[in-house]
Amino acid sequence: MALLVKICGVNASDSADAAVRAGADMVGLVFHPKSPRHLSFEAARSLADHLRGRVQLVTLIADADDEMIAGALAAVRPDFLQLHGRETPERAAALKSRFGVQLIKAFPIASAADFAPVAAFTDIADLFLFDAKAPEGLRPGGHGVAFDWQLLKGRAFPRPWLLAGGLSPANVGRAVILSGAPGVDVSSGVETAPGVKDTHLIAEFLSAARNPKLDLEEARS
Ligand SMILES: O=C(O)c1ccccc1NCC(=O)[C@H](O)[C@H](O)COP(=O)(O)O
Repeated sequence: MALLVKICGVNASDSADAAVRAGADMVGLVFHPKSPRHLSFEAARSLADHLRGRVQLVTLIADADDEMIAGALAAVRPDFLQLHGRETPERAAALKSRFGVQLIKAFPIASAADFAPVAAFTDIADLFLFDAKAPEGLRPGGHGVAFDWQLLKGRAFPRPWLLAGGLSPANVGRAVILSGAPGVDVSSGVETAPGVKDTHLIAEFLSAARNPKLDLEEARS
């Protein structure tokens, strides 16, 4: 099966079009006031209408209240709601039941122990996303920080999953091979400045992700 690719934090129609042209499966729209990728409901509605039917849409929130979530869902009418904060299984289940939307649950990973909470989301989340832990005190994602991909090697999960955190056109091929990921997610690795996506980097990322290579020395070891 082709590698799933999600381009996250899209906030302009040129990068949205570049993601579709390059063959991305999903585009994420971020609702987090502290993020350089945060969208107003109005801007999100217009971007989502521009993209609808061309790619799967993801509304991303982190520990948001119901009012914010309802507004973000009404604006985007997404295929998935991504929970990128400290949402418990109970909170996730309540959101799924109230809003009737498929869920992506993000898990911050720094060591093998960080996979422990995943099992409790088996019947609630439709997709898992494994991201690096954010630097202390900062928003929970989009920092360009990677974790040790080898932590994923050989693990089986009851849901499809995406690898995230510090991916870029330069390292995504290696990350896919070392982690065995069925899908990848990127934000700052296809930007020239925080919140500024680059259409060429998006195309390069898709190409590198779908044609993964190791360098010669690594392939021999
Ligand atoms: O992107 C943000 O600004 C953001 C803000 C608040 C919560 C989550 C956020 N991003 C989550 C993502 O899905 C990113 O794509 C993921 O963390 C990877 O980011 P990066 O390392 O920059 O590729």
